[in-house]
Amino acid sequence: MTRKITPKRLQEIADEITERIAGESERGVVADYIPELAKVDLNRFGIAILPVETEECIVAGDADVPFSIQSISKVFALTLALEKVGATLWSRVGREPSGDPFNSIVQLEYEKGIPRNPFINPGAIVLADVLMDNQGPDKAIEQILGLCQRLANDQSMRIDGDVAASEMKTGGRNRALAHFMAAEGNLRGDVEDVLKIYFHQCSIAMSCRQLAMAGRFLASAGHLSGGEDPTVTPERARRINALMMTCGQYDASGEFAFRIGIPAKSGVGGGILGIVPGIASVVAWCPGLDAKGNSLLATRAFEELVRTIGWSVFGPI
Ligand SMILES: NC(=O)CC[C@H](N)C(=O)O
Repeated sequence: MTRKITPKRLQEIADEITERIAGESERGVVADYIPELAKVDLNRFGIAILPVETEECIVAGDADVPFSIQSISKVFALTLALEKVGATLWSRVGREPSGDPFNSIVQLEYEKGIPRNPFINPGAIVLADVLMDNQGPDKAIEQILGLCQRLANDQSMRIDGDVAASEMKTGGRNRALAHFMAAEGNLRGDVEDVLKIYFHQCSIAMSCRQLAMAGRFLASAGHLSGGEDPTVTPERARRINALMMTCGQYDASGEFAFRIGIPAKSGVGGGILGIVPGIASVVAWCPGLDAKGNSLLATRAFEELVRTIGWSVFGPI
């Protein structure tokens, strides 16, 4: 896949997609199990495309409006956890798709408190526990936010305190997952402290433009622009991409690979970060979700984009 395309053409495509999405009447449903997320306007849509070789981000629609990145934060938490403990991480969390919803409890009992992968909720709760070790929750939260700020080269991004409070209050399922893993010996820190990290990382607010920038290291074999030190090795970037491809959309990961064919990570805030290895990072955001908790129209936007340009890791379209 070596399809290069001019910024002008990319802009036209982004504008066309934005216009088409605006005309869609079926827009999915907001994640109302987190009450603060239910307040977001279903008509929002933004897209940002950031080619690896330029500083120029192609944007359309609400690409500069911050939204709750939710589970997309698991990509950054995984990057930090791997940096901290390396391959030993894999004794506490697996690398297989779960085929179950992101907050499912049932599989965790069969598999003795070892989550299938780092992108379902229990997997990310283990990552939070790893990050908390030796430093406590507040430092770990700072570290995750700090990585996002550094990658996006933007110190202005913040955690949305109202979303975090909303998650703390209504996070019964996540509490159940965390306590079960603690009972199985796969959570070492205090459960409420671990969940504090998890809820706060999910509540980081970023715009499509900021998130495309923050995710670009995965499209460029771990390298940052401007000659800074690489964030991760090329091998690690490839492996994070592999996990995004196989597990990034939970029990719709197979369908996403089938329809779109690039590594991607979704969040219940309606965002999707997609990686076109060697070519670009792309973010689309539209708050309404489908039945599996992935943005209905951001997925559609990705489908149109890759179909128009031929960006699939599985071969030309
Ligand atoms: N898929 C998601 O984005 C889920 C994240 C959300 N904070 C939760 O724990 O339920």
